Amino acid sequence: MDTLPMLFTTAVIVGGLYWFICILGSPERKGKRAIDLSGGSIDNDKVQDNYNKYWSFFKRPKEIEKTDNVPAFVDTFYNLVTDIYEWGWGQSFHFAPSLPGKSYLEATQIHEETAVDFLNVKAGDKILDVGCGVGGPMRAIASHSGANIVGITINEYQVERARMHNKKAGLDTLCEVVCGNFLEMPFDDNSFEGAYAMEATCHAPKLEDVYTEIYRVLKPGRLFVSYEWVTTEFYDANNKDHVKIVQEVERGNALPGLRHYSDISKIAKKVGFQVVKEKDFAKPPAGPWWTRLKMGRVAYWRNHVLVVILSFLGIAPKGTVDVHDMLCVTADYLTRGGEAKIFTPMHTILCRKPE
Ligand SMILES: C=C(CC[C@@H](C)[C@H]1CC[C@H]2C3=CC[C@H]4[C@H](C)[C@@H](O)CC[C@]4(C)[C@H]3CC[C@]12C)C(C)C
Ligand SMILES: C[S@@+](CC[C@H](N)C(=O)[O-])C[C@H]1O[C@@H](n2cnc3c(N)ncnc32)[C@H](O)[C@@H]1O
Repeated sequence: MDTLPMLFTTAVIVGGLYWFICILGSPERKGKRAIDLSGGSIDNDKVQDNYNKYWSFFKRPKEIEKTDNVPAFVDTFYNLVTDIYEWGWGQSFHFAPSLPGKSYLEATQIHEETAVDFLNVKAGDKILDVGCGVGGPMRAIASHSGANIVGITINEYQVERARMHNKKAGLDTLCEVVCGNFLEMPFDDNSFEGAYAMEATCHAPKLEDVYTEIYRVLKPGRLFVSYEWVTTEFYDANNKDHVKIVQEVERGNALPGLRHYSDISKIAKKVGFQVVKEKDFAKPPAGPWWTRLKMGRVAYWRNHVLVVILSFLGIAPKGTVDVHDMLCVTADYLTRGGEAKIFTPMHTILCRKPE
């Protein structure tokens, strides 16, 4: 081949690859690019083993039920998925009701601000973020309220990411992140003016254990709000399709077992909280939360191709394709759960610790 056509062909291929990887595969919000996908705190050569280990938990359900094993299993899960979440979803690892005329990112921010508005927070108050991820909600809430937010997550890699984002956003004076287990929090009794948990306490093997801890660290008279993942009144434990959907939602999201919506307030009361309000934000007039997952189908295919190429080239760790495939399946079952109305990720409970 002549030099000129060869140079032209090479330029087209390189340009095409650059466009496919860096432009088409760009993150929802600044943060992660496809070429930076990693296994969190896990060494690249151990990602595949850890994925197999994660999956094997579900072959031994008795092991998941052992409370002591759950935080480590959840930690492994977040090492595997955190970069893919940030790349394909953004810095807030939760759902939001879709709102007419608002983008998904705007709706997400509104859902976050709604939570803190429930808490009657004022600037300077110290607020706890239970299971803070990489801190998307914490930053939105700190900017919205002027409160000081302390987030806790079990995953060291998320702590690193959250601190980096806080600094970059100029919010590191208001937002602090601690690595720890929300079942045994390293905080003093009666030390927070408010607390919120966004789609995080669903990872607790026993909800009462995490609610007891939140109750302990909250000041008397103060409020706690949580967005809970639960099955709804339409879930039928004798319906095979329902059971399958719930099982797949649990497997793809590191859940030790979904709870029924009616258990939440009973548990809150049992640990001493007064229940101020309970509401499922997925119910009308709210638009369906799962449309964002459905809209992503073409993007999933593109992401799949991208992940296969990056793994093949040794840029993404071996095992990334399996993790990504697991998430594609999860997205499908979450959508089915939403459409069948048997599952909601936004059953909201607002509680007060009595004076
Ligand atoms: C609260 C939890 C997480 C909720 C959501 C943030 C995530 C649940 C399923 C995830 C995703 C599914 C499909 C992925 C897609 C295949 C990939 O290409 C890009 C990322 C996804 C869209 C990913 C993003 C995050 C979720 C929507 C649980 C864990 C309690
Ligand atoms: C789905 S993410 C939600 C993150 C964040 N609330 C958001 O909306 O972006 C769940 C979070 O709970 C944290 N988590 C789960 N189990 C935990 C535990 N036992 N202790 C501390 N954090 C935990 C995870 O590490 C993760 O950060």
